[in-house]
Amino acid sequence: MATGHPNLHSFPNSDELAVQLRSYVLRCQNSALSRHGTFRLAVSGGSLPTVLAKALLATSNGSPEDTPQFSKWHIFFADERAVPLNDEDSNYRLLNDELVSKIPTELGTPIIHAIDEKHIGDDDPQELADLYQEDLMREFAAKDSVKLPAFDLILLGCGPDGHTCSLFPGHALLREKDAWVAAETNSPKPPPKRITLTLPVVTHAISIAFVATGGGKKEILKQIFDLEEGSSLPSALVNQGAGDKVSWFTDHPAVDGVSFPRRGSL
Ligand SMILES: O=C1O[C@H](COP(=O)(O)O)[C@@H](O)[C@H](O)[C@H]1O
Repeated sequence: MATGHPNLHSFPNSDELAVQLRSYVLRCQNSALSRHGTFRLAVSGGSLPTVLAKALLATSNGSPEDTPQFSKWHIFFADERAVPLNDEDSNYRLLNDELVSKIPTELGTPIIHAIDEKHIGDDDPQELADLYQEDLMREFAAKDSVKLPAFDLILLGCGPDGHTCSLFPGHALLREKDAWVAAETNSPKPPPKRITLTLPVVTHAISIAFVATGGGKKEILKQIFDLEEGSSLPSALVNQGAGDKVSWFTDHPAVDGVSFPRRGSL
């Protein structure tokens, strides 16, 4: 059962957002490393990797707290498209182009958990989802020994229709209770075949952050934070399921006119 309300952080521009996103991610990293020696996170595609790269590739102030220890990171994908890893629609490729390929050698190399390319051509992406779930099980223990994997951090985007991961409004996948990773065969946003973490996995994470910027997100954010109007939207379901574990990093244009239950301090 979720406690509290999501936290909102709103900044004048993406540069200032990136500074605070960096501190937040590194606080999650440092806390995870002190708990279990690795930092296990899931990242989204879309607009997220660009701002994440701006945050993490910035110059450190030299303190251990402000230093990404990438060699201890395991990066999974909150969702992925069933396309080759070098396809321009691939979230793996996007993250690699924006961030991973630009990490200075001295900061180490993260382990990236990509989908199995052998199954991208399958008519049904179910096998792709099952194999990705097995990868999670290797990292987080078998599904019959833990009910859900506990990511240290999940970084999410929010589409203009309120989707997050590849969980789209009104879709039956939103009711999935058992699987950790699910297949989507008919996404309303191309490409149609995808895999996605399920809602129980997302809300079970220790920390969850949305990054949403630009005036194009304003109308959907109004709905998401209006407890009646948008309460069944996927991003709103994350808010409801995870409460104060959720932080929203936005810029001012994205939240113009949005009333949030709680404005957080960093
Ligand atoms: O299709 C997708 O879209 C969402 C939202 O993207 P954004 O560009 O509006 O930030 C993204 O979070 C997801 O990973 C991606 O597959």
